[in-house]
Amino acid sequence: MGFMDKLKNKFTQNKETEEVSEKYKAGMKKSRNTFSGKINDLIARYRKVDEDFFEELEEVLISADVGVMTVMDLIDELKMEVKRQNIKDTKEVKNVISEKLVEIYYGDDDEEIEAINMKENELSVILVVGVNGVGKTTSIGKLAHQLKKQGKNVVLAAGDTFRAGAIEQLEVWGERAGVDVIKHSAGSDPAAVIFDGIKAAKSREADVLICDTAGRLQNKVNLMNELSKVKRVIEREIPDAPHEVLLVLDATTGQNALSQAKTFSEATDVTGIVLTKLDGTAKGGIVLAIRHELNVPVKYVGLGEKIDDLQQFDAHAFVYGLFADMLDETEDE
Ligand SMILES: Nc1nc2c(ncn2[C@@H]2O[C@H](COP(=O)(O)OP(=O)(O)OP(=O)(O)O)[C@@H](O)[C@H]2O)c(=O)[nH]1
Repeated sequence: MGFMDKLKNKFTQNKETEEVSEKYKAGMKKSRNTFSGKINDLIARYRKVDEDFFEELEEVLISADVGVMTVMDLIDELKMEVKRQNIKDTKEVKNVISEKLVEIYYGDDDEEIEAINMKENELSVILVVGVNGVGKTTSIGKLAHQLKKQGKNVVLAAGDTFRAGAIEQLEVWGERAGVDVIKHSAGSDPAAVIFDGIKAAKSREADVLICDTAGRLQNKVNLMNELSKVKRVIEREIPDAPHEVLLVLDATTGQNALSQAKTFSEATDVTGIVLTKLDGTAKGGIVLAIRHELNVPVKYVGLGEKIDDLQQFDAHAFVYGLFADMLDETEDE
């Protein structure tokens, strides 16, 4: 059985996996249309797998924002695999491409890297960082909703005291998700808000505290100072916290997201990425570039604006979302 059939089996196994794959399929429609279209076109024009075919494939991948370094590695892997399997016909190459996309995502790591780090029966603290407008507040709301649905008691801390309206916006999401929001007035010290958040979460015996922060990227020194102060406060209260530092990036900003990730990684230890607005771009390959070039796993992806449009990232579901049309060409989309 080819890799694409295996993927299809995996995501049509039961209601739960089907629901996941439907979310990915819907959210990645733009990427899929562009990507599948280009790959199919390539396969129609080149019947034989040769150097020219690989060169054009390279361009298709780069235009999907996969990232130059990642594409180079991917093409090398593909060439080796094609040789090993003695593949001559370009039609057979689809399977190899989809398989290698998953493999290049995981690298040497096991396939559990997307799981969020959570304490059992103890308070877990998640620090959320990222520049303004990337979908930080929205993602915190979605995440709170998701964790609450899993039966967790969630508290939010409105640590973005800098941007006008940020506190109120978080409160709106807190209400939607049905979780409490700890806040101070605008302009106050974010570290003090987070401190109160921890106190409140502890006294309410909460399972998770999600902390919003201000995303001032204009001045890296300020950003570093603020984030390290917030982290110090958290560590003082709970020695092994924060358990996750999630950086929110906007997929529609393409390679700019990569440079933001580099800056934040220098300012703090980012443990995972929340990649928003994947539904709004045709260049979903940015997921692979982030993972491969920064060596930080993508833990969640935003696939729409609604409260349940945040999905735990799953590289198999992602590749399935990219290739779904090619798996079943007769399927009515
Ligand atoms: N289509 C789509 N839109 C999203 C997604 N995530 C967030 N958005 C939208 O992006 C816009 C910005 O989101 P916010 O949450 O306000 O951005 P923010 O990062 O919190 O902004 P700051 O509070 O300034 O940091 C909103 O209109 C959201 O609805 C997503 O996954 N898909």
